[in-house]
Amino acid sequence: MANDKWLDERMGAAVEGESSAAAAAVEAVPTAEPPPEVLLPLLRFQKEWLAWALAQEASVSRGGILADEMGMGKTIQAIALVLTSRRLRPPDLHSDASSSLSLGRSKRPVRCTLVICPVVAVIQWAQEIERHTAEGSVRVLVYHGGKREAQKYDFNNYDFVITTYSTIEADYRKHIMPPKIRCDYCNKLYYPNKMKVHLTYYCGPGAQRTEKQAKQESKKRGVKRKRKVQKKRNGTDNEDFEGQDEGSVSESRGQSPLHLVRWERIVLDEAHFIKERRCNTAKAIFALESEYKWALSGTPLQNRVGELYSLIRFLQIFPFSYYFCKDCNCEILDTNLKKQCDCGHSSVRHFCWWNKYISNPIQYGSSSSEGKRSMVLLKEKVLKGIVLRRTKKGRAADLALPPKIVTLRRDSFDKKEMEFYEALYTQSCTQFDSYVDAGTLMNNYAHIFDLLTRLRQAVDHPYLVAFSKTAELHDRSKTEGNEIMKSQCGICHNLTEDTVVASCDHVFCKTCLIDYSATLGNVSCPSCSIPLTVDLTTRNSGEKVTANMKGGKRSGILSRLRNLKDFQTSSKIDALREEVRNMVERDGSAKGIVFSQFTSFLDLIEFSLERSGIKCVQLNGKMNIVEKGRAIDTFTNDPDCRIFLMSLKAGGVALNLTVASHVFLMDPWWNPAVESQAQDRIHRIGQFKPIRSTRFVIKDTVEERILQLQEKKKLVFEGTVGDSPEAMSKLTEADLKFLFQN
Ligand SMILES: Nc1ncnc2c1ncn2[C@@H]1O[C@H](COP(=O)(O)OP(=O)(O)OP(=O)(O)O)[C@@H](O)[C@H]1O
Repeated sequence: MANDKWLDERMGAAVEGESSAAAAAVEAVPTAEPPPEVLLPLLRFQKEWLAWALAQEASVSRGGILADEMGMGKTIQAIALVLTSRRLRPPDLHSDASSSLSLGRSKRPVRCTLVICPVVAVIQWAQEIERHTAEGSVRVLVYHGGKREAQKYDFNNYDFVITTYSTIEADYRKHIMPPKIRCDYCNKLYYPNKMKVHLTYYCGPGAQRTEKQAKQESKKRGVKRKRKVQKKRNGTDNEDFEGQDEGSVSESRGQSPLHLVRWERIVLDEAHFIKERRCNTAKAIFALESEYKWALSGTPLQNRVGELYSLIRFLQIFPFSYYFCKDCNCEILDTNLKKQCDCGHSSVRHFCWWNKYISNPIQYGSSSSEGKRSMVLLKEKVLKGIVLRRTKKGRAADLALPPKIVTLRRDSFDKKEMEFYEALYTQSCTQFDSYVDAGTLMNNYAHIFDLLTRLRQAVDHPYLVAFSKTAELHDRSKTEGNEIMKSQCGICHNLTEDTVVASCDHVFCKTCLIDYSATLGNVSCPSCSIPLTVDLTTRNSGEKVTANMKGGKRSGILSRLRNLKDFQTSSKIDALREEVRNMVERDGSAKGIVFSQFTSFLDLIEFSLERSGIKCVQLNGKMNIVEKGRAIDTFTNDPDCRIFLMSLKAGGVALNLTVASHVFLMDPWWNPAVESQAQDRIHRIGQFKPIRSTRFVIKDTVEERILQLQEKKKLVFEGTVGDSPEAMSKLTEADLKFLFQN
């Protein structure tokens, strides 16, 4: 019975509205004590984690997902696990275990935990270790920056190696993926294995073929491949299959120091960063090896259930992340069947457990009950054994956090704004209808997304549309080449943050692109509609171009306004100013964080607030790790600095900003988890003031529809990772299909 309660707790049953009876049940949950070198006294639920995590590491799962709500101390819990395990498992035991588990792989085992986190969290991880562990008891290496490889570190000399998602991805790209080559005919970049297909069918002399011929060719290739499989089965041909995936070459080409060793443990902080399983960051992380694996995230599911697969795949949980052969007993982990499965049966004879039992029934099931059955399977069978989630409400007694008041502030446009918005809306509707009439709606998702972005910007401030860079850049690019265009994200229309370049040469913020494709599924480029392939190799040039845009932050949109004296605010800015005034009136020392998805809007807000004598500091994705640290420092330590203007993408996760007690969310995002992450930068352990979070929307605009979509996504989260089975029943079949699209 006690065990059942423990399981319930692990799945977050003791969450929303935990009764005193349930609280009593918590007493039965086992706890473990951290070693003396952890100086911070752990709270009860943190000790429960420790007991659970040690048991998980000793089980077949060898890890799991810690999905506690934001701000409950996942970092210190992970640190406590590492240090406890260091005490419990002497080095020789570890090396025995690693050799028995290394499955014949040749990677050198290292007794060290690799922590992978967003750039903004690196300093915080290092500080948490420094502050809360005995001096000199823990050895930490921050593996980041241009000279990292030249240092030739021996990771065995450290307890923690802290690095970032972008470092892992960059190392993987540099060392493991083959370099792209340029097509002589169209001048575009392709991976070598894709180039052959490109030249055969779409470019150069080969492009003369008709579609029919191309199909016949492809059929023949199928026959050839079958013959190869047969030969391989007979042992007469040892060649690899054609068209192998880039990831598959890792074993032979890998020189990335992080990929060359077998870690004792990998901890993914803000693990939802790999929610898009096909992105290079996810691939780079899947290519790492370790004994134990942990994913930390307060929001492991953001848009759709399919995103959980990335975490399951990272954890390598059997059988959920495996492929099975219909004709024999083989089972393989990687999706790259062509290279790795040597059972001889064709790749189409293999099926992925996740797709068969979870993803496909939800997406293509003939009835909603089929989809719901899969949801139950997901919750009860897949997640129950590997996820531990506690909420602030459920653990209120342990945490003793001050209250959090969330308000949705609905304002109206003034007459001028309304006219501007309506004109844009009518124009957008005409375009939308033309897609419907032509029957090309589904092919124009990208353009529709673009139209929606414009509308959302118009709601914030008409300047964002009227003085957007698009028109200006278009003119300038005629004379200056396409370089300038490269600095504007094709999705959010701001200067790019963490630039990525698509094969069609359009550029985007990396996070915009991931969210965009996660929201819409497999998509075409928002700027030109050709199928979207992202070329991360050209990121550096993107960065350079961004840097060349003189004074990107301040001179951005403000530099395009002819006369700053004529600057006009907007209803949203006015509403914010009123809220900031109220904040200061209530508490003379209060500070607030303002989040927006549009950095140009942050510029307008900054100008407007500073004009009223309110000192602000800004953090956005164009800043490097030092600049970000400096901005956080100013906000934390300068009592006059009242407002932190933060790009939702760059500052919405991982930061501890309990010095502030107010959050202002200027524009709703499609995904409610992103907003929760942002709000919880201040509602966390260490906060002593009551928290106020204000979400701004303008009535009768697209923002109200976004709120409706958010409600649906919240239900999906509650029905899976959270604990609200009835949440699922509120969604229609159409909702499910839309939300769960892979
Ligand atoms: N037992 C404790 N006693 C005092 N402070 C604690 C304790 N545990 C954690 N904290 C503090 O709580 C704050 C929030 O912790 P942390 O950043 O690890 O939260 P988190 O769950 O990782 O949040 P997020 O998901 O937003 O990254 C930190 O300042 C940390 O030092």
